[in-house]
Amino acid sequence: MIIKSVRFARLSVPLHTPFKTALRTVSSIEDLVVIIDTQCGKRGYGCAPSTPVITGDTHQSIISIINTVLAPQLINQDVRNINALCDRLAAAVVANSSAKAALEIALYDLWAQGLGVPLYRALGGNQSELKTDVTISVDAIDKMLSDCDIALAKGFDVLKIKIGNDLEQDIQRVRAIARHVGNKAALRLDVNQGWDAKQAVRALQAIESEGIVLELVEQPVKANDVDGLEYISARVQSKIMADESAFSPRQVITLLERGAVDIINIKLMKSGGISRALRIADIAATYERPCMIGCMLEGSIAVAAAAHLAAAKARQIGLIDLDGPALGQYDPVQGGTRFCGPAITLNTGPGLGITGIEGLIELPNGVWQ
Ligand SMILES: C[C@H](N)C(=O)N[C@H](CCC(=O)O)C(=O)O
Ligand SMILES: [Mg+2]
Repeated sequence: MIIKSVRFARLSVPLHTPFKTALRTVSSIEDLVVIIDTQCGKRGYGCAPSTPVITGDTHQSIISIINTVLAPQLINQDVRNINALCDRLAAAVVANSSAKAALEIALYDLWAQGLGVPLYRALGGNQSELKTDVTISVDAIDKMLSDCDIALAKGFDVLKIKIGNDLEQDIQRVRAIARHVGNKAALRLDVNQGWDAKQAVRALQAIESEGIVLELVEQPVKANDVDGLEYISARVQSKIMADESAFSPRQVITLLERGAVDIINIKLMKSGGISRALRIADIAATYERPCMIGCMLEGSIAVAAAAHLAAAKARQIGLIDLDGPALGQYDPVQGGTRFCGPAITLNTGPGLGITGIEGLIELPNGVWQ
């Protein structure tokens, strides 16, 4: 299966409600779709969102690095050499994790198509159903409570609460939501780097002293503040999870070696795709630490690939935050993994199982517009 070309398209899906974190606010899913065609007529799909405040990558930077550096590593190469191709991408340029992820997703889609099985099967998995949490954006308390009600009505029983833009208000938000939701849902907090270490300890000790049980607390401090994560973990009962601090296998080793966090959030857009995500899951397993599979605000092509990975590594990746498609008003992708409320049902067709995508806008000039 020889690679003939790499092309781009854009895909937009409006959200039910704006997605707000301590880092950014967006009102639609904006994916750059990467399409790899082979000489034998097979087509692989990948995609990546623009998340400059997290990865440093924009749609245009992803297109540029693929066109100038990464695609030439793949043209005329055989997809069956998937491991070597992923190593070529990793070695060709540092950083640029979203571009590598988009290409790897399309490569793994093609590789599994070549084997004639869904991607999770090709990766050695045996589980076709997953259940995701859903994100509650940081907002005024009343709005967050009504968003919780909507999520519960859709069947979600794990809520990922975004906070991190004001310490005292954050404590009030968590208190109000915990009271409102009661035992109808488990609560995860995602601070998106919004606190410093002392603030985090103060907030979490206050929350814990009220008997509020949190399933986990994600990225309380700045991405590079490993000392801060270690300081917090030593002083609170809640399990601390690294998100923005954990891009590479090397960073994950440092975090776990130092006991700075309990859990690692794996995202394809941080690891640079499936090959390094697999490596991170194995590293965490070596340290006997669990992983979450997460996503950026991205659509169902990349989220499906993450779901296949999680299904293949179900023993290591037990926590699922793959709600991107659920936050969108509709799913334009046909034939692939199905997202229905908290339920994720992996495709039975080969690879990612994609048979069509509604509303794709081709970008023939390599310009994001
Ligand atoms: C969408 C997912 N549940 C989520 O919350 N991801 C964020 C980052 C998303 C973004 O800003 O695109 C996270 O875990 O920090
Ligand atoms: Mg996060």
